[in-house]
Amino acid sequence: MREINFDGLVGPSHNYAGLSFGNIASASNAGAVSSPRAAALQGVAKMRHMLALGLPQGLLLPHDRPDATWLRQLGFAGDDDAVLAAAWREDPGLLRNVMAASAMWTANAGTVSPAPDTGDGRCHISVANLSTMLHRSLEAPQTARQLRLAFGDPCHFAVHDALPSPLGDEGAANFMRMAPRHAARGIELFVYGVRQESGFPSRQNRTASAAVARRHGLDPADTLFVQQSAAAIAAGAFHNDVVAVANETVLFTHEQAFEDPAAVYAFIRSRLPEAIILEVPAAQVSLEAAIRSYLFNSQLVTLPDGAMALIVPGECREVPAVWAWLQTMLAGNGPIRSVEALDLRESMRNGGGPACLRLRVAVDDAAYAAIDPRFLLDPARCDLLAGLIERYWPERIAPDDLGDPAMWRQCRAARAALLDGLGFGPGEL
Ligand SMILES: N=C(N)NCCC[C@H](NC(=O)CCC(=O)O)C(=O)O
Repeated sequence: MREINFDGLVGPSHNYAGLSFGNIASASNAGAVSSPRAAALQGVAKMRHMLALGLPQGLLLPHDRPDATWLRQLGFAGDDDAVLAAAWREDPGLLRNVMAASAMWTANAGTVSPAPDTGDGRCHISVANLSTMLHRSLEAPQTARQLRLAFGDPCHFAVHDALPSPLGDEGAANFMRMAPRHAARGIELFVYGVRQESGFPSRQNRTASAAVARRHGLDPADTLFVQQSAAAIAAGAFHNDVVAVANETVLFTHEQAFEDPAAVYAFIRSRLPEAIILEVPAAQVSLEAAIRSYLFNSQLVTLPDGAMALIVPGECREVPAVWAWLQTMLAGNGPIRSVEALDLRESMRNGGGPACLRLRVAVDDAAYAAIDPRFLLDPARCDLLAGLIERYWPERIAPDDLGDPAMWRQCRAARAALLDGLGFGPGEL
C-alpha cells in the first residue's frame, strides 16, 4: 500500500484578490501582482521533487475560470464575455470570486478514508463543500467531476457528494489519519472549529465532520472529533493543517493547536501505543512564528527506505526560531530524519503551503492500478506540464487585469491546452 499525493496544479488565473478573511497571507497580499507562470512552475518543481524522492505523485487540474456559469445564476445574461463584463461593471467583487484559482489547494478538495479504515473496505472520498468562503464554494461541482473520473472504479473507491452547504466542510485540511503504517487499519481525527470571538470564521463544522465519518463507515472507537483551539484560529490558523500534520505513527503539532491537547494525545496513545507525538512548545516557536513560516503546513512523508522526511516551505528558513527548532529536531534521534525546504512563494502568499497543495490518497496495488492514469505523473509528464505552463500561463496578473477580456481568453485557452495535452477530451471535465 502506498500514499499518493495529488497536487493541485496552479491555474492560469492565480491572483491576489484577498478573498479569504481569517487567512493572514491572503489578506495582507490583497492587490499585489501575481505571477501565475512562476507559481505553476513552482508547483511542478515540488511534484518533481516528490517523484525524485521515490514517491508516487498525482495531479488534480485547475478549474474552469472565469466561471461565467456561476454568474448566470445571479441574473447576468448573454454570452460568457457579456456575463463577465456586466459582473465586472456592476460588482467587481463577484468577478474576483469567479477568477479565483483556489482549487490548487487540493487538501481542501475532500476528505479521504483509506480502505483499511472503512466499513466496506473501499477507499471513501467526500467532496468538500467549502461553503464558508464564496470563492471556494464554487469548487465542489468541478472537484466532484475530477474525483469521480480519477477514482471511478466502484470496486475500490466511493466518491460522495459535498455536504449541504450550511455545514462548512473543508476536507482533508481539517483531518488527520494515523496508523502503524499506511496499509494498516488507522485512527482518524477530525478537527472542527466553533464560533470565534476573534471574528475570524471557523470553517469546519463538527456536524459536517461527523457526517463524513458516518458516510465513510468509520468505527466510532477509532474516530475522534477534536476542537481546534480558539487561539490558533485567532492567530490565523484557518485550517488545522496550518498547526498540525500527521503521518503513520507520528503527530507533529504545535502545543496550541487543539483546545484540549491532553485528551487528543490520550486518545491517540490508547488506540496506537506506538504513536510518537512531536509537540512544539509555544515557548520555542510561537503560534505567530508557526503561522508566518507555515512550519506545520509541511508534508510529512514516509520514504521508500522507511525513514520520514518533512517537506517544508522555504519561509521556514526565514524565521530563526523555526529553523533553529528544525535543526535541533534533526540533531536528536527522532522519527523525522530529513528536512527539505521548497520554494512555493506564490502559493504561500495566498496562505497555501506544501500540505495545502496536496490531497493524500493511500491505496493498495489493485486500487492504484484502477486510478485513471491521466491523473498520475512521471518525470516526462512533468516536462509536458512545464512546457504547457511556459507557453500558455500568464506571466503576471495585476488587480485590474481580472476584468480584461483578453485575460479571460488567455485563462480559458491555457486550460484547454492543458486538458488536451493531458489527454482529456472536450467536455470530459
Ligand atoms: N490550509 C490549506 N489546506 N489550504 C490553504 C487554502 C488557502 C486559501 N486561500 C485563498 O483562497 C486565497 C485566495 C485569494 O485571496 O485570492 C483559503 O483561504 O482557503
